[in-house]
Amino acid sequence: MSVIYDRVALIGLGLIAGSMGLAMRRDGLAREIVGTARSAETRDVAVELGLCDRVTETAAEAVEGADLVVLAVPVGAMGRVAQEIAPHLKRGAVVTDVGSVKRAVLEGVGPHLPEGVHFVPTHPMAGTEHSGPHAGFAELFQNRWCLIVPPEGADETEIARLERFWQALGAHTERMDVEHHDLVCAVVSHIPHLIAYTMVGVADDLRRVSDQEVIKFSAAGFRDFTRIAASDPTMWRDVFLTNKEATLEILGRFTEELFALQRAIRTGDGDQLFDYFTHTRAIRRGIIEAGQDTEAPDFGRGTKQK
Ligand SMILES: NC(=O)c1ccc[n+]([C@@H]2O[C@H](COP(=O)([O-])OP(=O)(O)OC[C@H]3O[C@@H](n4cnc5c(N)ncnc54)[C@H](O)[C@@H]3O)[C@@H](O)[C@H]2O)c1
Ligand SMILES: O=C(O)C(=O)C[C@]1(C(=O)O)C=C[C@@H](O)C=C1
Repeated sequence: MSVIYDRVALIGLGLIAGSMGLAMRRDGLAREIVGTARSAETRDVAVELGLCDRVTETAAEAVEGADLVVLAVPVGAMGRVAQEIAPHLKRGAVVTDVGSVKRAVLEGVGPHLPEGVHFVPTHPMAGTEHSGPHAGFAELFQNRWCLIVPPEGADETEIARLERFWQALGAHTERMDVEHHDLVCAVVSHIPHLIAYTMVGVADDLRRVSDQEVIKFSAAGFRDFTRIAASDPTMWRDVFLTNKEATLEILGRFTEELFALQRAIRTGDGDQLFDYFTHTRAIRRGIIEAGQDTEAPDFGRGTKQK
């Protein structure tokens, strides 16, 4: 593949940025990748693992002369990082982010960026429960979706170039409006994580999780819950703090359904339970028949299994 951006700056060197760096280097998508992270240890590991070509101590230094700047820090830190790098951005540079929430990033980052810099937020729908520089792997985005959320008036040429870049990393891309993005992600990602955190918390409350036998004999469903509930606490705290409206809306609907099922169990309404489960099974089968199950293969790093 050929070079898409001459110099790329990765701000934050964890799972997502690390995976981008490895995939970019594998396929020669950038002439130079500069990385930065707050701790010297992370920066050293990043160079050792080949996530980038060189590192800098500060984000301000990393973005000097960069054609693409990728903000890959927790959503709650994006605004502060944008403020720090703003005076150092090259005119014509593209700034993107990989945050799990988009309204908060648009509002937190956009106002800091100077005239002549293009801002195009993106969100790869790919990840694992692992974080930090060791967690990255080049195949993470293979056959996964990356949502592109351009602000109104964003430069079409630069949006298309960034789409080409994500496609070169292995992803399918789809453009989405910011409100729709945050609602869709609340349904397919944020509330499922909250449910997993809660379920593991409940089991722990009953002193079942720490019992090795229960873990050993637990079916795949609960084991998947414990995997998801091991995800990074800072990242997920920020997701819920910044996607309040959509997550509360979906959580409200979820609890209504849960109460309806609770009532059916209490009153012994087998028909209601049967009909509900039949309906949800049809949804899953419909997804598979439509060929929409783009689940990436498990690369042995704990990606979600069905
Ligand atoms: N993990 C996932 O499954 C996943 C998937 C898609 C998108 N995302 C999003 O990608 C972004 C990065 O997630 P990740 O999984 O790579 O996280 P990570 O924890 O693996 O890496 C985050 C990086 O940001 C740095 N960082 C943390 N707090 C910071 C702060 N206050 N200021 C500056 N740097 C800071 C960390 O040191 C680390 O280098 C997040 O916004 C997250 O919402 C994550
Ligand atoms: O596969 C996982 O472990 C993930 O949690 C990845 C996942 C998801 O919920 O699907 C998590 C957060 C994101 O913003 C995007 C993807």
